[in-house]
Amino acid sequence: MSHPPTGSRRAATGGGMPGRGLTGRADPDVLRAENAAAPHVPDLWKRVGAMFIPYRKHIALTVVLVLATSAASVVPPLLVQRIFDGALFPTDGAGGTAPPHLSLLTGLVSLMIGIFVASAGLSVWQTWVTSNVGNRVTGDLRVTLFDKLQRMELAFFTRTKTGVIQSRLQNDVGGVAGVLTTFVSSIVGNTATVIASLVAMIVLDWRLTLLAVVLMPALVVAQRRVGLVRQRIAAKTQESLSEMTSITQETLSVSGILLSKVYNRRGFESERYAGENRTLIRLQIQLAMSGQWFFGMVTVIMSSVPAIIYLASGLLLARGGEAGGGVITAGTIVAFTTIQARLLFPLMSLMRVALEVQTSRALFARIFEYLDLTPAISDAPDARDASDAPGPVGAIEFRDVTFRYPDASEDARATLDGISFAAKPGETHAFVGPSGAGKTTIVYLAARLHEASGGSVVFAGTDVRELTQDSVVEQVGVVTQETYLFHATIAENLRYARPDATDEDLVAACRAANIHDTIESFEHGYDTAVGERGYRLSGGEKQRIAIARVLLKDPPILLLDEATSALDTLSERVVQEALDNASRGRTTLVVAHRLSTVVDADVIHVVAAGRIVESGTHAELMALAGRYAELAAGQAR
Ligand SMILES: Nc1ncnc2c1ncn2[C@@H]1O[C@H](COP(=O)(O)OP(=O)(O)OP(=O)(O)O)[C@@H](O)[C@H]1O
Repeated sequence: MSHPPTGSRRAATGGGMPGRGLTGRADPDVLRAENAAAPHVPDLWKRVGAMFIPYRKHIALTVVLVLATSAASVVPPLLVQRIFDGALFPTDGAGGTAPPHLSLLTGLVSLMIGIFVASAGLSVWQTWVTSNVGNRVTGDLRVTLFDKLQRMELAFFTRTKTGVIQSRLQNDVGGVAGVLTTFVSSIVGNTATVIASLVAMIVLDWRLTLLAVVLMPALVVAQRRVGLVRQRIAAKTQESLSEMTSITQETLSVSGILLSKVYNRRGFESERYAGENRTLIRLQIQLAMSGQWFFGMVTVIMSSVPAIIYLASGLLLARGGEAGGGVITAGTIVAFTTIQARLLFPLMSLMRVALEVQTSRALFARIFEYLDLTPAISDAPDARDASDAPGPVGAIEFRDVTFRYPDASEDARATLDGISFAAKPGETHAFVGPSGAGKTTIVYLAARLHEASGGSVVFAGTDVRELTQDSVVEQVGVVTQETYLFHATIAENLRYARPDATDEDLVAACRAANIHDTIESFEHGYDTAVGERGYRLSGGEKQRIAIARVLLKDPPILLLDEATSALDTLSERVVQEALDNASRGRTTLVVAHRLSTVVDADVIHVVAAGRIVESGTHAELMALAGRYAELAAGQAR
């Protein structure tokens, strides 16, 4: 799957999950995605390997421990041969059987038990090291992905379902955790045991060894095929898990449950969930079953080998026992079949690990696909700090700015077209006009939350593309249309703007935003938990807390998007006063529907269909008797 610069098509379509849209109709894009295999990521295993580089010392220790444990595991069967042939049933030199050699027997048995104890100790140590490495690598991956997602531009989040993003972090990273934790030790350990066992078998009798391994190449080929099938099922399973997370996240959030309740759609939502759940169950059963026949076949073959060995040994003994090889003794046969039986477990484990690794390719591919997304907005290599820009702090200018949302259709008109204005430090510029005209978009462009498609946004005399994003945002305070509060206390929400703010700072900001008395009237005051997304508070209270939060940040530039829309007339006046005070000495860009709130603005811009059609003071625009006067007349009625 190819990915466009700002994210995959799947991300753009909200995950492209198998399933149905909200209407219950099958989405063709979704169905196409259901049949798609995991995205192709070049050098995937090299990149997975690179994640282990910081832990190379631990890996080296793991390898040593695993090799020691594996080597120790093949010694006991070799001792068995010595016990049988040298201690239990020694020959007397004349071809007869001598009495058991008790001192040798005691020595060998003690050695055997000692090896078991040492192996157990080594194995505990090795588990500790590997689980440390595996979990840390998984943790690093999770944090890197989280950090990457935070760097993505706003538009990425508006076009991708939150649940889909969450699912990559939780289900996909969680899904590879097992492989990352066990694969070094499993591969090294089992490979070492297999090799050691094979060497021991060859030492015992090469002819029997040949017989025992003759079917191995066929098994390896079969295993690869099973792996590919599992990879495809795993990719679909992750897609389905992702859809499940999306449904949960959408439906069981405060807004989602409210919507579902007021439209009486509980049954529909449950069916949507149950439908996806059926898909998931089907895929999980398919995944669990894929390879079972293969492993069944391997078990039959490997379990039959001892019987075949007895048969072959019998045939060789019947032919004189020495043809082309050494003497086959009872001890040799017992030791050989013991080692061969011990070969079964590591060999099966190795095949299972190989299969898991192959399956996990689909998950790694999904993770790397997100890690490889390129944020549409990022710092230029030589980007400067906004505070070092040559122009005055707080100056904002739009020079012939055009903008089109990335997912807007090609033939649609540009969202913004030829926007130009210059706000000097301390000035208030208001944007008014019909809904959907592009006012909010202008304000977001000023903070570089979107990137201009044409023209330039100039910040302190410098094109924002030449400044670091962090330093631009540092100088800007934004109050958005919809207030977002974390599920935390009021004080914690306020301190998000300035973690080191004192209690007095909080009170001062809240007084200025006309919310202090309301907060004080709550039983727990500033320690009141606001509930999920602030649902514990009324719309007006939330908005005033958002204003207090931005006042606490105290930035030179304020961007207000209908900041007073949820307030009653009295509060609006008091908050307006607070905002007027707050915007004194700061550049303020304000989006307003009610013209009464912006009559005092230095410049009012009337925006219509993505263009500024009139600009001037209230008096000038009224005198013009154009669009503004029309809007004013409409609101006066
Ligand atoms: N993320 C987005 N992707 C695509 N189109 C968008 C996106 N956000 C907004 N738009 C579109 O861009 C246009 C301008 O939106 P904007 O929110 O700037 O309008 P507005 O003037 O602030 O409207 P309102 O007064 O109703 O808030 C609208 O037609 C809207 O549908």
